[in-house]
Amino acid sequence: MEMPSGKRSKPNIMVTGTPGVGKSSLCEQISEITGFEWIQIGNFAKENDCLDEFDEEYKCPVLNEDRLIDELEETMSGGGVIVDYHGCDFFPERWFDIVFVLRTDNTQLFDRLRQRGYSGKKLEDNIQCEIFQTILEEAKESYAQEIVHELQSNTPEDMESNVERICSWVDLFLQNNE
Ligand SMILES: Nc1ncnc2c1ncn2[C@@H]1O[C@H](COP(=O)(O)OP(=O)(O)OP(=O)(O)O)[C@@H](O)[C@H]1O
Repeated sequence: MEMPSGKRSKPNIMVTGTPGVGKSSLCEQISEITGFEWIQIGNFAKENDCLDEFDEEYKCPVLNEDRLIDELEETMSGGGVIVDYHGCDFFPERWFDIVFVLRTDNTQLFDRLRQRGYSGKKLEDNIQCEIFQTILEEAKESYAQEIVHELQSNTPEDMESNVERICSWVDLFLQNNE
């Protein structure tokens, strides 16, 4: 049976968005402040043998989603987890109490990804993904509208206010579930 959200004493948080919008930078800070476990899905998949064949077009390995979900289930059921990934539609809906979608202006995202060494199709596809707000739509289709929040992530000030906002929400959740 599905566990209704809100039954966990500590919440699980999804932080998603196009590569380069600042998920990891944000999650690292939230994890430090809250003490919650931060799981970068890419790394977790590598460490827990949840990768399948290599995608030649995108030059990256493909996630074995079913295995990943099995591997994560126990951790997620304990609550207090921050999941960081550039996609969100294949996770069980019941895992998350709140979903944050980070957004960055195209020109800024372009510069960040270029700095990271992205070029050609990989760079273009990621910029398009942000222009078409693909991940935001994915989040809205996969989770209840009221738990999906779009956050701007253009400047260090945005980052600071996002950290504050998420940590305040966590405090409130913890108070309400004592
Ligand atoms: N709000 C922000 N203002 C200014 N710079 C930012 C902001 N957020 C992130 N950055 C910078 O953008 C770059 C990408 O950030 P980060 O690695 O956190 O993105 P990401 O979304 O986790 O990417 P990926 O999905 O590929 O892991 C870093 O150099 C980071 O310092």
